[in-house]
Amino acid sequence: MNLQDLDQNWIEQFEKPLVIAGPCSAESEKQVMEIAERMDRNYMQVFRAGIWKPRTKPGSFEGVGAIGLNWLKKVKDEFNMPIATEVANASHAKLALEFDVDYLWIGARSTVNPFTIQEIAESLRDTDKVILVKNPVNPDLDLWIGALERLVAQGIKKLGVIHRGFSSYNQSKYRNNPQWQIALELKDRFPNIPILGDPSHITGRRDLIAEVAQQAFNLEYNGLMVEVHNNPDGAWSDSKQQITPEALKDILVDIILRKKNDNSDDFSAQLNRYRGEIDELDNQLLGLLAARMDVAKKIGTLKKEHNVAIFQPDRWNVLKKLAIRNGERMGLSEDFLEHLLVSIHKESVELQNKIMEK
Ligand SMILES: C=C(O[C@@H]1C=C(C(=O)O)C=C[C@H]1O)C(=O)O
Repeated sequence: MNLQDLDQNWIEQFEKPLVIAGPCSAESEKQVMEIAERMDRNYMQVFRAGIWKPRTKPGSFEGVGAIGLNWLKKVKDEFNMPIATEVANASHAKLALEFDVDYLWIGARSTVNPFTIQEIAESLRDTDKVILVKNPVNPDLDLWIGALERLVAQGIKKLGVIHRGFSSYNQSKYRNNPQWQIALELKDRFPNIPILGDPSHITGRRDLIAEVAQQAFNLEYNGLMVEVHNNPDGAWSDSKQQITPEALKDILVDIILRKKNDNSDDFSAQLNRYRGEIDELDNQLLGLLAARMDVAKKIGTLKKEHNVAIFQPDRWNVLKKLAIRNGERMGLSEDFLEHLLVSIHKESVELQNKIMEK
């Protein structure tokens, strides 16, 4: 069995998008039961709670431990609701299986470590539980895929991924930068693997959860994992990103689901017209890029004849600044312009390098 062949029936049983919700951390039996009771089962099908919490610094609340599994089990029995928790090592995984946890997820801090993943995968060998793998903390798609491959190699067939965003040193409005393109590349390569968005961890703040949840569905995600709490401000961990079960329901009621396509003549005709325009513009763009590279090659030849260095930081910085200013005036984003120019410059330098080698 390999990743491409996984059959993903497990998610198709849900008529609506799968929503896994519950507190960041289980705090007491009473808290767990109250949250589960307040969750509308038409919108939130699976109950989650963290039992073992890997925290950035020691000294903060690190989870109630195995005792919390009894509370999850009680939710499962009393509300007839599937349950989910995070496992971060082989003994967590074994305990979760003993308590008949239905969905086990592997956190971002575990996905980064192939040793940890291998150990967890072996302890889950041949399980028919659903295993969900969060993206690694750093934007490394291969680590994410590698974790899935290790699980498949142990005979685990019900797999999914959770996109919780990536750590970044730069401040942004989000706690974890979504870098949607990484999750989309995974979706593109393995369209059969269900993907859930995790707006709680992407945003880190409750006021942005609705917009990120909608973005996930704009990209045709299969569902969400969202943290809900009976008393968000008083939560023992990640309180800023907790919302009440009722607030999550309001968000889910307003979500617009996007379909794969629309077969109406009207839509197809307009789409085809626009796509024709894009094809034409792409041709022009490529022609211009090729012409620009031809000039760079001439500059390379000239530099070679005069023994001048290829990289010219002064020229490059002025050119980049000017182009970003002009591009922004035309409505293009700074981030996009930066990436585009860096990529053009890289190619230009490489072409001149080849000329120097000759
Ligand atoms: C083309 C040149 O060489 C390099 C490539 C540049 C570019 O492609 O615009 C700019 C500066 C140099 O680092 C040049 O010196 O102008």
